[in-house]
Amino acid sequence: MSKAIKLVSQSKCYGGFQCVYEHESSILKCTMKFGCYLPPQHEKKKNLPIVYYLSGLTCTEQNYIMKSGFQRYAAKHGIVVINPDTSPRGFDLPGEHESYDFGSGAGFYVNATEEPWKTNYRMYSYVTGELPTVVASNFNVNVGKSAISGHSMGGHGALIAALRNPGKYKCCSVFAPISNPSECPWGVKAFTGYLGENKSSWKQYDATFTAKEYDGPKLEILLDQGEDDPYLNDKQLLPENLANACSTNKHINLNFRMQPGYDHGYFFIMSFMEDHFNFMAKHIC
Ligand SMILES: N[C@@H](CCC(=O)N[C@@H](CSC=O)C(=O)NCC(=O)O)C(=O)O
Repeated sequence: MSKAIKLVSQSKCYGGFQCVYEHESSILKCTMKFGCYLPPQHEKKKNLPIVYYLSGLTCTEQNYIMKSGFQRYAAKHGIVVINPDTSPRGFDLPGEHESYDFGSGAGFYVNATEEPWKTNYRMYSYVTGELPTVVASNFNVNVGKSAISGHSMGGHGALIAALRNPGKYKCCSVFAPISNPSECPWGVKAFTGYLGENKSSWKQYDATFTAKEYDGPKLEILLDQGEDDPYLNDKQLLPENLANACSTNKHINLNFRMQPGYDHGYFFIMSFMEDHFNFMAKHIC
């Protein structure tokens, strides 16, 4: 596996640098971009903590960089923040670009087993395996101090990454995550396409199922959900199912906060970003 990365852009931000890098992914078999915020402490300090952030449907690495305002809090706490793209890029598989909730921009953080997706759509292994190795080889980070965060489809990705890899991420912060994908229209469409009709193979990628089985070190999860989120009313998110599963597992502490008046967008995310960085900093700084 090549660990080489190439700088695509760099802008000074809160005393640090908001960068975008690209690299050749051997897992996805394509060139991938990821955002990398290097806080001011990066110049002098080694072993910085890391936050991974996974975005939602239709996003590239740019949405979080441009809309969330996270850099202010990453600079304050001295955290390196890595945010990958949401799917493999550069292909033209049949139907890949036809809908916003499947194919490009909608990799769903699973390893596909179905044709024609299974060769490239392996975002679970990319996010939890290849990307952390690339990051560890290129930046002054302490991989033992990692947290994972995400929004919507990316909240689902963050939850399954944390729940399936006990101890790898010290905590998990999620905004309006797709919490029980096997039971919602977005998840059923994606899992049928990427994983096939056999629902037993879906469970490993469903936070509500994996939360019941988790028995690693105590996992702290902060979940914010807007009460006026249209996708909550459409039953795409189902956070109450995750909350029920976590309530039966003494190895998980879920802080589930309903936020009156907020919807699903980045104004909601930016409103609680400081809380999420304070929460993650407690576990990794
Ligand atoms: N129908 C919409 C759906 C796109 C959308 O709302 N995407 C969200 C994530 S939803 C779950 O993963 C998002 O983060 N959008 C990017 C943004 O900058 O707001 C559409 O395609 O219009």
